[in-house]
Amino acid sequence: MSAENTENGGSLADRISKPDEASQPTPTTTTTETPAQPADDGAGTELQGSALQEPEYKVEVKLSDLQADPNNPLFSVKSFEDLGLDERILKGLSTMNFRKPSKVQERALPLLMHNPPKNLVGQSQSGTGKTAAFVLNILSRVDLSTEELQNTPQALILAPTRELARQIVGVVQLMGQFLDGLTIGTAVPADASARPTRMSAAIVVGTPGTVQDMIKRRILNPTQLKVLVLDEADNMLDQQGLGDQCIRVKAMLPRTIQVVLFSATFPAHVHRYAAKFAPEANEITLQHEELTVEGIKQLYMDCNSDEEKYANLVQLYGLLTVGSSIIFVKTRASAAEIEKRMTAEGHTVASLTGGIEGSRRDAVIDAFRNGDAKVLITTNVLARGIDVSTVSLVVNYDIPETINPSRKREPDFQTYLHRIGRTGRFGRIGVAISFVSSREEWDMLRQIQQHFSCNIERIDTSDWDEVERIIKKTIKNSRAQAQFAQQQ
Ligand SMILES: Nc1ncnc2c1ncn2[C@@H]1O[C@H](COP(=O)(O)OP(=O)(O)OP(=O)(O)O)[C@@H](O)[C@H]1O
Repeated sequence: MSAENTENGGSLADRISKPDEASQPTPTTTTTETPAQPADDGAGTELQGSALQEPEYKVEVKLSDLQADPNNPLFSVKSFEDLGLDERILKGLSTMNFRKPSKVQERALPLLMHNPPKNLVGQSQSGTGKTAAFVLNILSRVDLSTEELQNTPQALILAPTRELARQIVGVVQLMGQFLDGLTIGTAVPADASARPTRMSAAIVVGTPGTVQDMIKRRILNPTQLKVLVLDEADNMLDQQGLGDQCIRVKAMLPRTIQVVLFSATFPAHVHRYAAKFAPEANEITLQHEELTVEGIKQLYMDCNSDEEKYANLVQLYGLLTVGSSIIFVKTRASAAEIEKRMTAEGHTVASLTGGIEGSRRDAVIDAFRNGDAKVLITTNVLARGIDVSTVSLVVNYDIPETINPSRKREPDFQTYLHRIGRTGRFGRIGVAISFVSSREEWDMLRQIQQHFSCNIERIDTSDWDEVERIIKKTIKNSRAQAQFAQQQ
């Protein structure tokens, strides 16, 4: 397989998870003068919110800021009101059905909102509400008191893909929907025909290359920026292309900017680097054994060949459509091939990979969010951050792997965790099934299991009725769904 079409995560040299960059930036600016609809952007749908219960997990906080005194009542907040947030932001949260802060929000928000601002490196499991943490900090720091300020970039959020950047824009829109004059700009690669325009928004969310390009062309003024957030920070800093772009962007920003790094994973070597990128940061960290999400049932299936992988996927189709599901494959080519083959056999599936033009990608992810497409075949491009609450099943058609410095294949632990984290979001239950078709893949899965001290159970494919029973039971007996049902 050529490196040309792989989209694995991790260090750049051996893979091409193309950062989402093209030559022309597309800044789009939206205002939220009128309340936004809780739409298809992954945030604030009726089903979510505090109706769901968070799994139990510990959050360790390391403070470099002596002022952030653990005895201070704001060190950890039990309610959004305790933070002294603007009434209009509280109203936004309540419209989104966010009744109380999640564990990471409880810890991170006081540190983030503390004055004078301090940097933060924040880690917590996938689907535990990191986005709201950094968005709330930004909303409470932007000054929208004059028209000029409303049109001047004051906060910048960088994300590795256009899908994630657009999703974050949706969260900002919803959370800030009652803030008069709030303007939000999206800086992601444009389709070839689009003309670059000036970014005049208070909050800018974009991918690093496009933002870098816009600052260089002087169509994004960085001088008034107060907050810089890197979402999926380990991934952004660890990949040569993205990492370089992030560094170049940061070098063009005011020196006093508050730097906020968030991710579910921070492998040791990136953590060291992150500490340099966000000097003297407060830290919220987790051990890797603590990173798996309790609500995700992890299974694997033995497949004797690639053809059997495909046959198993087709067998699973009925289950894939119980909720929504994401099938992760290694290459763009295999995503396209599986889509073509399944479609020809009468199944409804969609695919989204880095090779597709931006507007088409937007249409596919939007269709997936609103349920028009229920089965999405993709590469690692969607492994991180994507928050679609209906995803009940994730399939690792190929085990995520990386090439180590001695050019050997090895499991990509971080990507495994991020991929399976597309389900089981915020206390929901989900199923992750990994297909194993070789001794090497089996060995990699075993290492993943050891690394996270988790249990990945074998599922016997000789009896499909039984397979169906087990998976349906897990999906349907979800604690979250049961709780939701109780509240109806
Ligand atoms: N305090 C809260 N109350 C209710 N729902 C919440 C709260 N915080 C976050 N959520 C919801 O939980 C879901 C997951 O949040 P989010 O996408 O921010 O997770 P994350 O930690 O960034 O995950 P990932 O590591 O996968 O990027 C979202 O649908 C969000 O709307």
